[in-house]
Amino acid sequence: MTDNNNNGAANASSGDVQIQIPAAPKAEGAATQDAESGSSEAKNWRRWFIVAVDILFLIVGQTSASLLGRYYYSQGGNSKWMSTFMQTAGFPILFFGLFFFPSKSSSGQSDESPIAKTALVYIVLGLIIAADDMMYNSGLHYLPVSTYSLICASQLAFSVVFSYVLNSQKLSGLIFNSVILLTLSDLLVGVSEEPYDESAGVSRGKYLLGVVLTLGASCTYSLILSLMQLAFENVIKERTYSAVLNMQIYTSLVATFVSIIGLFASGEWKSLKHEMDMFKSGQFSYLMTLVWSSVSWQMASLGMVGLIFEVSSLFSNVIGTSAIPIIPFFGVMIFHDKMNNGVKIIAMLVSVWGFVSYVYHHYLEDRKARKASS
Ligand SMILES: Nc1nc2[nH]cnc2c(=O)[nH]1
Repeated sequence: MTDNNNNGAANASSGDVQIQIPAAPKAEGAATQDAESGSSEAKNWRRWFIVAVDILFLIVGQTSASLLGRYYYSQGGNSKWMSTFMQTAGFPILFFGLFFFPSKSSSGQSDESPIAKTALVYIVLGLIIAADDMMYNSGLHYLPVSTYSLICASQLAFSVVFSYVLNSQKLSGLIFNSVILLTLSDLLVGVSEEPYDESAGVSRGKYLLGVVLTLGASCTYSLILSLMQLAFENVIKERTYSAVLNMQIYTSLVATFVSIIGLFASGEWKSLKHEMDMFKSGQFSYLMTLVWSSVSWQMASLGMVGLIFEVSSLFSNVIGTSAIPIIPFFGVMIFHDKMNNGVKIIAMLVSVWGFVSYVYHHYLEDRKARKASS
């Protein structure tokens, strides 16, 4: 699988799995240099396997996190900063991952990352992630789900622009086809949701604020993905999977710190005890919702960062976006939402079409690169 200039290759050594990406941006098809070695087929399969696991993590994590977030609000949860906190606070569980994928940077090889620059990358990205999470949660707070989903559909368009400008992403007809279909499918999700309930009591000012924040979150999220790809290519020199874990751990650490400051500075922390006591399904359910929501967000983010590392920021966003139409189906089952004349099914089918179009683009690129290297 190749995507633009960030071509990864799985490298199996002494039983563990390492993902390799070239230190500097290379032309399309550079990953196939690996194919020159005898074990290229095995490496290729191994890499496909890791990409598949990342996709699974992103889809399962994103779907469960979204549903748990909705459950939190439906049961009486009301804190925007708590929602923001949950999106990153589960990062300590990723330290277990470092046992399986340890950093190899003490070998004295030339692939050691410059510590100061790497730390700066983690801090800057962590701050932007905190801002994005806050805008993302505020949007959901102020807007009806339908309007929110419609605005979130702009995310992929932002991603095309950022990945073209920052990551020199090559844009093919199939990619445009995929982006248009996935955006259309998200728009269909938006129109299939319940229309705005005037009685919800959100003022016009807050409604407009919600629109601006949601648009800001869509733009910022796409920027984060492209900046991460840029950082992997230019600053983080480590070529093992621990680079993915470290990126996720340290950016989450910074973002969690910011959300704790937000919780205290906004005074929202004072209402948390009351929120827990008044949670409709009980205190234990409240704690479990927070815990599993945090775990789900970590799972989703790990898949998201893994896909950026192994393929590209645009690919990562395409996978995340193509999974959005799955969420309303669970909404029908769990929250007894309406099916709305099959619009949700059409959204799902359009999304699958968009996804297949993108994967087919990769298949063609991969084949072209293999031919060129043989
Ligand atoms: N803006 C935005 N923020 C996120 N944080 C986690 N997922 C998302 C997403 O899809 N969009």
